[in-house]
Amino acid sequence: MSSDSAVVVRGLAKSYGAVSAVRGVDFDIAAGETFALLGPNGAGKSTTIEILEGYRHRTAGQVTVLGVDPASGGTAWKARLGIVLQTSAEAPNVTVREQLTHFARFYPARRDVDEVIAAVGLTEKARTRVRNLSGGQRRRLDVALGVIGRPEVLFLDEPTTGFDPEARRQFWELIRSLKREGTTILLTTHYLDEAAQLSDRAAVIGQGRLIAMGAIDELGGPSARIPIVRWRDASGTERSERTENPASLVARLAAEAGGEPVALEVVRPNLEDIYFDLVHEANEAAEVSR
Ligand SMILES: Nc1ncnc2c1ncn2[C@@H]1O[C@H](COP(=O)(O)OP(=O)(O)OP(=O)(O)O)[C@@H](O)[C@H]1O
Repeated sequence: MSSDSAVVVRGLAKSYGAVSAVRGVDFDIAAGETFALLGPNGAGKSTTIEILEGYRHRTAGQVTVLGVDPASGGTAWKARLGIVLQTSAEAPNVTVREQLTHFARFYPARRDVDEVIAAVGLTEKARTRVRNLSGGQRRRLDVALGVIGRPEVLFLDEPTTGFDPEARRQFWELIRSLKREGTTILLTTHYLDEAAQLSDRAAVIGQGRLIAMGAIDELGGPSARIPIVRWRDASGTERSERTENPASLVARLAAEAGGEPVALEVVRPNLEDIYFDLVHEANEAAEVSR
């Protein structure tokens, strides 16, 4: 186990009765790294993250967060973590500022409450009772509560669900500033553009198993990134070819067509395309082995 890893996960497994939610997962997150855990609904992401937070007990495997086993982490360890769970547990009758001021007291290295309120775009709602916030505004408060203690490790479980596009961009800026301060971040999200924007590395998990892991611009390997050229041939049939040298292929097609090929497109697979390929391949492999 590397000593500069903030999070170490080895052979992690979790069953809920007959349901095997996590089936032997291994990964490390280096200090200061942003790591995205991606996967379809029910893949085991929240289960994994909640075990790391100390909210769930594992069935098997070894886990450390900041060198501590979450199953036995005490108050001092918890004060070094920031947690944004999928479900929020705010007090409905207090105001945004009251709630943050209350929670800030638990943390020795707390941030300034008004700065955090501004960073999540809730300044105009600082005196509003939590029950009167919209869904997206509550989610922003969840994020504010997660960062108020200046955590060394921040867990974000689908943090931007319900955010409007501007709030999501604002959240990205907040995360980038936390990264610059050296915060280690574990993020789950179904927004693959968000994962691509924020993460250094990502793991794709499906049916409780790791399908792929790597740097965000290397996930799936080089073959997953080969550009696709699409066009219609002389008979009007849709054609496509994957090639490392799209310019040469386009030049050849143009020469053959005696001009611009019909419906020509050069597509470079993005993270979402690569993710779909990985998940479909894993599903097919699982079907075959059944
Ligand atoms: N408390 C529980 N009791 C029984 N089964 C559970 C429990 N929590 C989760 N599961 C099951 O474990 C599996 C993994 O769930 P988990 O919530 O970890 O998935 P996820 O990847 O976070 O999904 P999502 O993207 O929908 O949040 C699912 O099949 C789910 O039904």
